[in-house]
Amino acid sequence: MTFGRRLADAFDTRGRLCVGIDPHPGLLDAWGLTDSAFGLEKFALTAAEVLAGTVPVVKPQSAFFERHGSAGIAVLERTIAACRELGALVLLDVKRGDIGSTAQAYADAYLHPASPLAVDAITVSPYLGFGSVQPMIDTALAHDRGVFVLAMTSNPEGPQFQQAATADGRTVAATVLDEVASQNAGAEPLGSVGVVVGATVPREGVTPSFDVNGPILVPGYGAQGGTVDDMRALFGDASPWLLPSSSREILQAGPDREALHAAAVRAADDVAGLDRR
Ligand SMILES: O=C(O)c1cc(=O)[nH]c(=O)n1[C@@H]1O[C@H](COP(=O)(O)O)[C@@H](O)[C@H]1O
Repeated sequence: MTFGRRLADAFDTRGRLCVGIDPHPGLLDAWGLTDSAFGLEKFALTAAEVLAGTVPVVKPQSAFFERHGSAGIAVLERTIAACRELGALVLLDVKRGDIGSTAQAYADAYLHPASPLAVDAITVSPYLGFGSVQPMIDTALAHDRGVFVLAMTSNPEGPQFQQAATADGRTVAATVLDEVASQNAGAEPLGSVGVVVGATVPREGVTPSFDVNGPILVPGYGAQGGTVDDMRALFGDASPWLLPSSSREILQAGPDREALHAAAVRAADDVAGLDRR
């Protein structure tokens, strides 16, 4: 079954919230844990156990595992397994992008079923040119997995390049959105190639078409200040498949399991009000 269809099913049964597992050193400390592979494991597996049975998508942030070296990657493997065991789709946030031949190696690492780090989907960066991410898209589709392509990121520096005009007059971000729409053309109920558009992106200027027939991951919701009203204003009715994502805002409710669960339920209820179709 395609990633797009699996995601649509997950929306039906679990709603539309993505929770990020971002084990920041400050959060480890707030949870009474050491900034070590041991603390990381306790944090990530607790978050997985509490959240992955409830939300449709869990998004571990690879960087916070990588900073603990090979022991951290081992924890990432166990976290991915735990989330999948509990029925969540795993979107690994690695933002990969490189020349095509190297992009294929990243695809093998994260999107080939034989890899120990295989996940349901990854984030990819098209800023070496959209064609450079094609090996990751092709590998994902060949194995019923997905990719989320960065289009308009939530950080304040994003517009400098992403909103710049290209030779044909479209912005760089609009070009990315159009390319993704072509990849998803004709797919039902939606394509397996998503985009990333931050809840915090400025709305002034020309708003591109978000009609990509694929999921739109919306980080920046929660700790970075983005709200459901911001999403309504940005996307209107154009996009049915919004997947708002929140990490710190929810994780800071731990380590108490009930409080952590309650924080996720609050956020899920908040985003449930967004129009579906
Ligand atoms: O791809 C992402 O998820 C992402 C894209 C983006 O534009 N902005 C953004 O914040 N993210 C990631 O989403 C997470 C946001 O975390 P919080 O701000 O704690 O909710 C981090 O892991 C970021 O790396």
